[in-house]
Amino acid sequence: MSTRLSVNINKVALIRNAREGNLPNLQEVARDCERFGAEGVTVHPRPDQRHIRYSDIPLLKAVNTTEFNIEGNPTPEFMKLIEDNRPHQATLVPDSPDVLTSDQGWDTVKHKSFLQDITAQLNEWGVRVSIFVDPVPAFVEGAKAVGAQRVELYTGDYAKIFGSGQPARAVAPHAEAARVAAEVGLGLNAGHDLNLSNLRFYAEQVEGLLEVSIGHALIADALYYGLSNTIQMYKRELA
Ligand SMILES: CC(=O)[C@@H](O)[C@H](O)COP(=O)(O)O
Ligand SMILES: NCC(=O)COP(=O)(O)O
Repeated sequence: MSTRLSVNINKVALIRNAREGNLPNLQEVARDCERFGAEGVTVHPRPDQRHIRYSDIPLLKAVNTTEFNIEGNPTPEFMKLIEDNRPHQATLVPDSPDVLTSDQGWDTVKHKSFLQDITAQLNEWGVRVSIFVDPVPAFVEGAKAVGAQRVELYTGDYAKIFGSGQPARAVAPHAEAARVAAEVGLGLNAGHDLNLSNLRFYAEQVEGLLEVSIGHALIADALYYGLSNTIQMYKRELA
């Protein structure tokens, strides 16, 4: 089973927002990411709409031919966005509005009742639910308990520890969390700060990885290698 690459286009939207107008055209970039081999498009509309705007979502949905994954904290505004646009997957992330970037996953034990209600509503709308968690077995089990179909393991700490030259220590908790996910029957996604240096090792060591969503490093790499070439480079790391 190969791991799907979902390209997160937040940073393309950040460049677009730096000026009036529509350059780069987000719809075109999303369509081209798929044409270049992406097996999904991911966006994370934040409340301040610093990059992805709520108005982008229906336009991106209209051109999506692979999988559309919308990430975010399940606020009423987020839930309305999901109800109106019905992406394939909603990834629930516990970010506060002012956070620079996502930096932790859910405590699915402490927030069981809330996540249970949100998950049930999303499933009722036909949307697969993935819950963003740190690689902690209890939080993986908690995601199953709230009725989610998948977990997305937060790989920020993995990237930091890998980058400090300790790959085995970096990946160990993720390999264990993946085993727990398989045991309880949860699908497994992963993301945050994955890049061309740390991706292959992660995918080789973490069993049953269905999807990685990658944005920041991939878009930065595309400045040097071009978007088409870069997407192919990332897919080769997953082959
Ligand atoms: C949830 C996660 O780790 C990322 O998907 C997040 O979308 C990154 O958000 P920024 O692009 O705003 O840093
Ligand atoms: N869920 C992770 C994601 O979509 C992209 O994270 P990053 O590669 O921008 O750090």
